[in-house]
Amino acid sequence: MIELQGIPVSPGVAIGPALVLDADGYRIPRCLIAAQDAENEFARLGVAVDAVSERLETNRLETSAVAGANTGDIFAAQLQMLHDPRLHAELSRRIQTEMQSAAYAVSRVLNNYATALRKLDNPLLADRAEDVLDIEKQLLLQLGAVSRQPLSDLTEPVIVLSHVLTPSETASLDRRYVRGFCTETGGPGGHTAIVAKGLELPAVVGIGPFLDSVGTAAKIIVDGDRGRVIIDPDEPTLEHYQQQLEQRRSLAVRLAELKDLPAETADGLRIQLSANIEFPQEAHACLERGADGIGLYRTEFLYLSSEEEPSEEDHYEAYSQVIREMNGRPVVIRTLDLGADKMGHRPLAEQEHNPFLGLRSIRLSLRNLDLFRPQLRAILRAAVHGDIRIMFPLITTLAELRQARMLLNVVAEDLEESGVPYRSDIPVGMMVEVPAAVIMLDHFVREVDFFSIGTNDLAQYTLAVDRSNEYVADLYQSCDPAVLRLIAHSIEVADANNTPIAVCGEMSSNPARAMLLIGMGVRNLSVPPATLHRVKKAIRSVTTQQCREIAERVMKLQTARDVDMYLVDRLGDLVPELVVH
Ligand SMILES: C=C(OP(=O)(O)O)C(=O)O
Repeated sequence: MIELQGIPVSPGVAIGPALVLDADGYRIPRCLIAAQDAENEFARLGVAVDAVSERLETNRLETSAVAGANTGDIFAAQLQMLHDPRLHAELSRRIQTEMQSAAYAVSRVLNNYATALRKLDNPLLADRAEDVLDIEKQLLLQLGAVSRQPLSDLTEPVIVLSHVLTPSETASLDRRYVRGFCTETGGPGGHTAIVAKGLELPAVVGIGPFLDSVGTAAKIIVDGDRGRVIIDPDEPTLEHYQQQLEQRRSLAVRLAELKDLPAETADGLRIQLSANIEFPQEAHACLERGADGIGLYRTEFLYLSSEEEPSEEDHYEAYSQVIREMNGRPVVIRTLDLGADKMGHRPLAEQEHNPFLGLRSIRLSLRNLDLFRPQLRAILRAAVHGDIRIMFPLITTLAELRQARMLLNVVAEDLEESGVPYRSDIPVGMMVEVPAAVIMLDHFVREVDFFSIGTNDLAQYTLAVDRSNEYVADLYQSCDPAVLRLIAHSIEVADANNTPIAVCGEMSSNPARAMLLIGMGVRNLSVPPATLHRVKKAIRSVTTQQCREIAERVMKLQTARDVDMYLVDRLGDLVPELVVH
């Protein structure tokens, strides 16, 4: 039995056989070879190395002739890596001693090299990591790894283990068979984590290199609450987790009984409890679980789930589906929040050194009107079917908000002129997720109809911590007092101006933090559908006064750790049923 610790990002427990993926999201045959085949296998690798070497040499010569020796040197460096004696020694050891197939050995060794280079905190060496992965791909191709099978042909339950999973790869996991996943990389606030929660897949990320310790046919336990991953558990551990699964099932059944009851505190304060969705198909589950509306529809996932750029009609169909499903309940559509973290290898994803500070979200939309305009048209058109509100993400300056609003007006005029049915009076709001916007909120408040606090990005930008980076995961805390002060200030400004303010970041999906937010004055929470019942249970178990006392106490604490410890204690006192043991 091997026990690993990572970052818990999506709650729940899953048990099943391992399925190890390579970097491309394909099934990598972790096949062990027979001892008598080891020599042949090693020889096969030699042939592959020669072929790749020849290709690199040709690239070097041709590129040097066209673009100069400096550019050609890129390939010279790759050649050097390919012929590195340490690389050969390691591959030989794996194939000839550990009896790994050449493809598997190549994939593991080169992925480990790339990870080590990325860790060195040196941009030049981090770029080298891409070269290493390039060599890996070329070798795998030569080794016939094209026969790797895509994930779509699963026929039995599995736990996916991978170096990395992008949000779109996560979204395409087959829910019928994938029970949970664990990755070597990834941080607590990444969008992969958000998609995992949306799909209700227990997940642990940022474990560090561990794929090598997974044997063929290993049994895996994923504990998405504690960030624990257990490889080949012993009997008592397996039994303990099987009991946990049972307890969770019965708690879920009990909580589901709250579905038709209002999200109301014990003293009768009604909280608007909505759901966050990424895909139109999720709307049905939100309704089934008694959501008061959709508080955040992350429309960028329309881009991530298809190879094609969505057309205006694609947008329109998706929004109309959600609106019809929600049957009169409010739906907040957030315009594209695309960024390098979400786009993966799509063409729009320019290489940026600091993607989280770069051309993303509303900035990207305002610079790509061919991308933005069809979305705005589709939202205005779909609005005739129900209660839609539009929300702009990552607003940092008033100029951006004004530009976005102006474009919305222009699009409305176009629709009017061409006689297309649309609604012009839809409320316009903005995400509050950049400290600059919080500081200027007294000005923003005059120009929007509502706010929604994105605690995920607000924590990232306040604390200068990349939310998807496992190396600084301990610093990424939405309950850091600095973040809490910004939230408190936002609520104060919104209340003083009678402007509705919601919280749609992950913070609100934690029952104890939801109690804190209510105590701070929030009356509108939006959470992943899977957490609706738990949050409603917390709301119905406490009084407004108890929430206020929690907030008063928390606002005096100095560290995120103190806040978390206090909140866990209070949850234990007030709603013990929700404490995970
Ligand atoms: C809800 C948020 O947006 P996202 O997680 O999609 O960036 C947030 O930042 O809190």
